[in-house]
Amino acid sequence: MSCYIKVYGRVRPSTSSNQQIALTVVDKLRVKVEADGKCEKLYELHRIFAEDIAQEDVFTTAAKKMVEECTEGINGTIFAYGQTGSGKTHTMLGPADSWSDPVAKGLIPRSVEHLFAQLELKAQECQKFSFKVNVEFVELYNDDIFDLLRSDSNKITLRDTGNDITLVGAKSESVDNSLDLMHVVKRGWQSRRTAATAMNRDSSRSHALLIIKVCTEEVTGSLKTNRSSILNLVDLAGSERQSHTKASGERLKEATNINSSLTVLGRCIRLLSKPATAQSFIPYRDSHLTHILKNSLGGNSKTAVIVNMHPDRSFVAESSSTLQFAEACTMIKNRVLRNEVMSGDQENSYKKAIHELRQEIDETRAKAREEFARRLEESEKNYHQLLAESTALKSEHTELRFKYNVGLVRYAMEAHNEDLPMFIKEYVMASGPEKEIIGKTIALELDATNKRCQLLQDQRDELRERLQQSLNSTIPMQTPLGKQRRQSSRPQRRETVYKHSPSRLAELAVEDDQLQEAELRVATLENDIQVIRAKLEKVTEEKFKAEEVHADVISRLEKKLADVTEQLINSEADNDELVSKVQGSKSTLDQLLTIIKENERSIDSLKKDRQEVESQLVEQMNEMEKHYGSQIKNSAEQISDLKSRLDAYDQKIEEARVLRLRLEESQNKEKELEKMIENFRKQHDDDRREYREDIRRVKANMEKELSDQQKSLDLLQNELEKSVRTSNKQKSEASLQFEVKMENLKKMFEATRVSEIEHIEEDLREKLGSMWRPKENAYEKEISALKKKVEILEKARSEDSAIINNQLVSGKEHKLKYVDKLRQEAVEKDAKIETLRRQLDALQKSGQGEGRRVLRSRNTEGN
Ligand SMILES: Nc1ncnc2c1ncn2[C@@H]1O[C@H](COP(=O)(O)OP(=O)(O)OP(=O)(O)O)[C@@H](O)[C@H]1O
Repeated sequence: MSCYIKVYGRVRPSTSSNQQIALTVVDKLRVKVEADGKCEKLYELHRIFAEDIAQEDVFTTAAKKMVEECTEGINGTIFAYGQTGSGKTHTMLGPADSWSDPVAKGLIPRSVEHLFAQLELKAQECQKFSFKVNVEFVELYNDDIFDLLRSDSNKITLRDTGNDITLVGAKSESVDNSLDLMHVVKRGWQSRRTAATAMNRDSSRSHALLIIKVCTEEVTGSLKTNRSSILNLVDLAGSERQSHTKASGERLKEATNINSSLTVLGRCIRLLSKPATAQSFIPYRDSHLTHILKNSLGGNSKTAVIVNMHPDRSFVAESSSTLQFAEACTMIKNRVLRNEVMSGDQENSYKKAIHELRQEIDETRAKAREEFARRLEESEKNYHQLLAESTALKSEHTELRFKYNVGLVRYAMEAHNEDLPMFIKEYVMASGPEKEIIGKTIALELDATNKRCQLLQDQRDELRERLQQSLNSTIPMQTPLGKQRRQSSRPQRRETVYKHSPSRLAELAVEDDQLQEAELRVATLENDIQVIRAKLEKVTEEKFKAEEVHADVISRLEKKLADVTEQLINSEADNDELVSKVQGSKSTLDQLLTIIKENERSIDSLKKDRQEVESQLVEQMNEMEKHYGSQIKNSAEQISDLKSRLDAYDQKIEEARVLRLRLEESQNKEKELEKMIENFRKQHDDDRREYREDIRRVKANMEKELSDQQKSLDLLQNELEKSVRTSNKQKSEASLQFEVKMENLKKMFEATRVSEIEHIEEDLREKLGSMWRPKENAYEKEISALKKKVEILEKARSEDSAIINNQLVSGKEHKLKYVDKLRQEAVEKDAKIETLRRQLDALQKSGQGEGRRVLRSRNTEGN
């Protein structure tokens, strides 16, 4: 698994006023640097911790997961980078003496506590889980490595095995709990080199590296899983330029070294941040710092970098370079592997793992397929639904439009206004201000129609009035009363004309003609009026009807217009809705399309992944088959070989055990024998003492006897010659006897020696033949032989004593001489016994080799 280095920025609280601040936290991801009040630059990291962030939050974001993964066999590294006084130590450890403060303590105490909490939790969850934690603590000072856990200032060397980098000579302390580990850290931290600089009162002059090694063992059924990981927690020395520290002398040398190691670190990071193809050689070995951190930078480790910054304007250059360093770090990819070894029924465990992996792949594939099918189905469903909705809306819209058009046509037909439908049509089609204008035109048109109606009504009324007037003027002639009056007035007038004058009569005749003419005209008029009235009535009726129709049409049209307007509004709304729906559906469709595309892409990538995984799996399987097949074969052979060797070892062990038992037994017996010999020696000494006492007593007795005999010497003087003769005879007999005895003794001694040698030879042969044989038999035999010899010698000595006594009894001077001689012989015999005893002691001590040597010497003696 490859993963990018996580880079977090932390801005410490300012030490100056607001105007002096050049670094502003924009949001959780971005920080802004103002170089000279105008030029601004934004930097984006994985997370920016503002000055008021709690230590707990820093730990949770940057370290918690990594610590947890450490218990799973994944290496982790966290290091704090930044200029002096920017808060690296504050971040890693917390303020001085705050390690047990739940709020102020830094990342190291929190990580240590969390690590053990996790391990103990695992131990509780899994019965067969055990762990081992070891800690090393070193500092890199002037590019030398020193052990912070050892009082002597021995330098440490690095061993690079390619995969691992080990510190040769570093003290590794085993710890059982977080408290112990923190004690170790505390002890080491006190030895770290710090000094006051122009920028920090308590400035770290070295890079401190705390290495926590975690090994776990988990047994599940027949499968044993061993995991190991390393957690590196690094507090780097300040990254500022030398000029800023105002250092000189030793401080300057330190700063130069710090700078050179950090320069190499920067160089490595710059190279690592380039694309893999552009990466040439990474100069890890140019400094101890990068060499130790090799795995953390592009290697097998999850890494987090916390860059610490000072927000003040005076440090803006340092902050900018720190952020550039941070940006480069974000580009680095590490290749993380789980450090895990599975054992037990290895072949089965691999088969099981492969089976599980296959199952996992199948499951993932099935899930992906299901998910894709589900999403596809869903999107298809949505698409069809939207399509149906859109079609329904379209048809509704068409229907409405159709109805509206029908209404417009009807209205146009009924209103005899050819322009109106056009307007309405336009009105319907138009939008915005145009629609308003057309609406106004329609209103004016309607107004004009109303006015025309009004005009028609007015005309009708005028006509009615005129008719009424004309009626009024014609009614007297037409009414029966008028007729009567006219008829009655006619004769009267005629009578009057007849009575009056002929001119009058002529006038009357003219008048009468005129009247007839007028009557004719009236009749015509009446006729006309009748026609007109009928026409009028018809027209009125028609007008009423037309009015009614018109009103009806108008009301209907108004209603329709209202309906249409409403419908229009509705359709507009619907249209809008439809448009929005269409847009929505479009966007949904777009979304769906993008989802589908994404799905397709993810399926493609899944397919690729699957293919990759499958090919990897196949490769792995092939490799495993190749590697493990031969390995398994080899290991099977090795196992059988080992088994046979183990059996042989078992046998040997059994033999050795038996031998050891025998040895123990023989040692016990030896001890017993030694005791016995000691006792024997004591006894012998006692015996010797007794013997000497006896001799002394005998001597005293003899002396007493001698004195007694001296007394009786005179008495015996006569007998002396006789006795001298006798004694001479006895002497010769005694010496003969002594010689015989000595010969016997010698023979016996020789026989004893031969048998002893034989015994020893036999014993040694036995020992040589069977590699081991209880010594006690030989010793017992030796001792019994020696005992016998001692008995013989003692017997001989007692015999000698008896002879001496006899000789003493038999002759004074001669006896005395003889006694002296015998005494001398006895002393010689004692000496011989002593020599033999010494030899015996030497034999006991020297064992087999000595035995051989004694055997040889005796053989040569014998020869
Ligand atoms: N986030 C913070 N909140 C409060 N105080 C801080 C913070 N960061 C740093 N400080 C304070 O600033 C001072 C310097 O911090 P610290 O010693 O951690 O710096 P440093 O980067 O380790 O310096 P050096 O490289 O010289 O060791 C300390 O007194 C520390 O308490």
